[in-house]
Amino acid sequence: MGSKIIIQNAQLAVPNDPVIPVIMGDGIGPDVMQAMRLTLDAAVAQAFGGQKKIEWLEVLAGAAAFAKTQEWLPRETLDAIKEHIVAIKGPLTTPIGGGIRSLNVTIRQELDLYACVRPVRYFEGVVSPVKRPQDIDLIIFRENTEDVYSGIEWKAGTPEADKVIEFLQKELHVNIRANSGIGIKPISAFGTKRLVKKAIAYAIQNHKPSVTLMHKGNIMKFTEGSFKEWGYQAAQEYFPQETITEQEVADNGGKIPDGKIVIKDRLADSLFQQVLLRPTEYSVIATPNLNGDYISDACAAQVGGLGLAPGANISDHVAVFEATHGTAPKYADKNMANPGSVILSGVMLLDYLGWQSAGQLITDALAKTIQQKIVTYDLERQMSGATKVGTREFAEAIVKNLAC
Ligand SMILES: NC(=O)C1=CN([C@@H]2O[C@H](COP(=O)(O)OP(=O)(O)OC[C@H]3O[C@@H](n4cnc5c(N)ncnc54)[C@H](OP(=O)(O)O)[C@@H]3O)[C@@H](O)[C@H]2O)C=CC1
Ligand SMILES: O=C(O)CCC(=O)C(=O)O
Ligand SMILES: [Mg+2]
Repeated sequence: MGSKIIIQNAQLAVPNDPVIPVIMGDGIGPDVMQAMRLTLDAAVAQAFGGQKKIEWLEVLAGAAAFAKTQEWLPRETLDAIKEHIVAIKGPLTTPIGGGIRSLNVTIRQELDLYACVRPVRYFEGVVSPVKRPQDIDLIIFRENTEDVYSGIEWKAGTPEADKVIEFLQKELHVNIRANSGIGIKPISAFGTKRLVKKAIAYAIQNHKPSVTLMHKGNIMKFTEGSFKEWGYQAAQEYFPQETITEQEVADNGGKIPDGKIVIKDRLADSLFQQVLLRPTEYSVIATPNLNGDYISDACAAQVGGLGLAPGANISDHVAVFEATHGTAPKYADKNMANPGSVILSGVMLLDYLGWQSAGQLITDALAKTIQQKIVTYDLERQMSGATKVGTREFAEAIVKNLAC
C-alpha cells in the first residue's frame, strides 16, 4: 500500500506513508540494505509515535534483475523511481574492461541525477589514519552526468576507434598512436553551472564558509579549466550578494564580509594533500565527475573508511540515495559489512523527506553505538577493546540505542 510523494509548488509533498523504491543491490547490498531498512523503520516509528511509516517497494537491478528478467536494469525500475521521486539503492557490480556499462552510472544519467552529494564527517571513537579527524567536515558535490565517466569510449582496434583516430589526424592534425583506446571527456557550461549552483545553495542554507572548485584546469584547459571558469560565473550569476571570491577577499585586506561565502578553486592534485594537511580550510567541494569519485573515497578514509560514507544522487526533485562504497564482493552474504554508510544515506533520505527528527535519532544512536565500541569488522580491526558484531547486529545495536 502506501501513498505517492508528489511535487506541489516546486516542493516535495510527502504523505505519512510514502512509497520508497529500494534496490537491494549486489554483493554486500542485501546485507546492508536489510540493516538500513530495520534502522529507518524503527527510527521513523519512534520519532513520529507510529504516525508515519515508509512503505518499501522492492525494485530490481543488477544480478537479481538479470536472474528474473534477463535485463540488468529493467525499464520498470527506472519508471518506478521517477514515479515515486525518492529512492534508495544498494551497490551494483560493474565488470572491468568490458561487459555491461555501469548500472549505477546509467541510473544517474537516465534520471538526470546531476549532483552526487557525499558528506564526510567524523564519529568520535573511530580510529583514523590522520591525527585530527575531527577537523574534517566536508561535503562533496560531484557532477554526476558528464566527464570521462559518461562512457563514450571505444576499444583499441575497433572500426570506431580507428575512425576517430583517422578523423583527428586528417581533420584536426592531431596524432594519436594506432591501436589506442579512445575516451571522450565532455564537460559543459550547463552541467557545471547547475552543479555549482546546487553546491552554493547548500552552502548558503547550511551556513558553510566556502565552496571550493576542484579541477585540473592547468592540464585539461577546456574541460576542467572551463569547469573552474563556469563555476565562478555561476556564483556571480546566481548568488552575487551571497558570495565573494578568494581574490576579492585578498583585495579586501583578507576580510570576509559577514555571512559571505568564499568561492575559491584548487588544482585537484594539490587539494588531495590540502584536505589531509589543512582540512579546516575546506567545506563544500564542487568538482567534475572523476575527481569527485576519487576524492570521496580518499576523504572517507580520513574518517575511518568506506563503512561510514553516505551519499545521494539528486536532480531538481528525483533523488536516489546510496553509499559511496561498492559491492565489496569478498564480504557478500557474510553478514560482515558495515551498514553505516547506507544507514547514513538513509538519514540523508529522511532529511530530504523533511523527517529530520527521525534522521537525528539515527545519527545520535549510531554515534552512541560506536562510542560503546560495538562495531563491524572494519572498525573493530583498528580499535582496541572493541566488540566485533555482524551487519545485522550492528543495526540492532543502533535500534536499541534509539530509545536511550
Ligand atoms: N555506487 C555503486 O554501486 C558502486 C559500485 N562499485 C562496484 O563495486 C564493485 C567492487 O568494487 P571495489 O573496488 O571492491 O570497491 P568497494 O567499495 O566495493 O570495496 C572496497 C573495499 O572497501 C571496504 N568496504 C567497502 N564497503 C564497505 C562496508 N560497507 N563495510 C566495510 N568495509 C567496506 C572493504 O575494505 P577491506 O577489504 O579493507 O575490508 C572493501 O574490500 C565493483 O564492481 C565496482 O564497480 C564501486 C563503487 C560504487
Ligand atoms: O558504477 C560503479 O561501478 C562505480 C561507481 C563509483 O565508484 C562511484 O560512483 O563512486
Ligand atoms: Mg567510487
